[in-house]
Amino acid sequence: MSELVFDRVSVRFGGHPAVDDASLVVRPGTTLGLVGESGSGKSTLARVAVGLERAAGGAVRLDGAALTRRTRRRVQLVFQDPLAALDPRMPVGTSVAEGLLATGRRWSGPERQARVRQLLELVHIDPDRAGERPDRFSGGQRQRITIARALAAEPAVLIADEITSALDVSVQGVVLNLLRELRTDLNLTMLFISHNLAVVRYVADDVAVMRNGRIVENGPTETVLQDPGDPYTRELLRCIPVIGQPLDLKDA
Ligand SMILES: Nc1ncnc2c1ncn2[C@@H]1O[C@H](COP(=O)(O)OP(=O)(O)OP(=O)(O)O)[C@@H](O)[C@H]1O
Repeated sequence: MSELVFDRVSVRFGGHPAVDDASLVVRPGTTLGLVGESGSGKSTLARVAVGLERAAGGAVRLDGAALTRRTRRRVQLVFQDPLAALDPRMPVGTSVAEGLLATGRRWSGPERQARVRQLLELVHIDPDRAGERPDRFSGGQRQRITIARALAAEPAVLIADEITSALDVSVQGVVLNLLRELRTDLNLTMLFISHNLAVVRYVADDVAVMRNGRIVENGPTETVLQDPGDPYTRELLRCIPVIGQPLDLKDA
């Protein structure tokens, strides 16, 4: 199991600090929920980890070593919009197979096919449907297919950026349960980004709260949610149901 560390990361866009001296530890085999309002810098932090954005300062380390071009595939990012992430003309099995390239190994045709079937099964998609295109699947199924593609790269860390936000309430639970299952079965370390504390409470061991590019609160989920130190976290908490009552995921 791997540890992902953000060490005093800063990112600027045209002089404006989008991420400001942010430090976080995603402990091995656990899920860290990163919450905060729109524009607080959550996605930018995630993009730094996978090399889509450059940090002006600080570093991201996997198991103590700075990420390089070679080791970066061990951190995989899944986005909110699976329709944008999947090529509409490509059978979903081919999209998942693309993820295998990141392993750097040579896969024979039959090996590739068998692995794609295995990955689809892992996310509870019928592997006999590998030849179908994305528009034949529901939103939740498509999101699970993008997760399968990310898993094809054999990551140590999965970053999920608002992956349930565009889904119907009934489907959100299926995807969240899948993430919990994968964490246990594959020993994954996860960074789960959401603006919804109810969803984060359901999946995360630890929670960090971001505001204006800074981490303003950080700790075990129940500690942070039961006794938030930051006024902004208290404000966020007002938007989620009382402990002991059923989760209302409709704003997720
Ligand atoms: N490529 C970019 N160029 C300029 N500014 C950017 C760029 N990407 C993000 N920003 C700005 O950086 C800040 C942080 O954005 P970011 O998307 O990381 O926030 P977020 O917390 O993920 O928000 P959301 O929940 O809406 O995705 C915002 O002010 C945003 O407008």
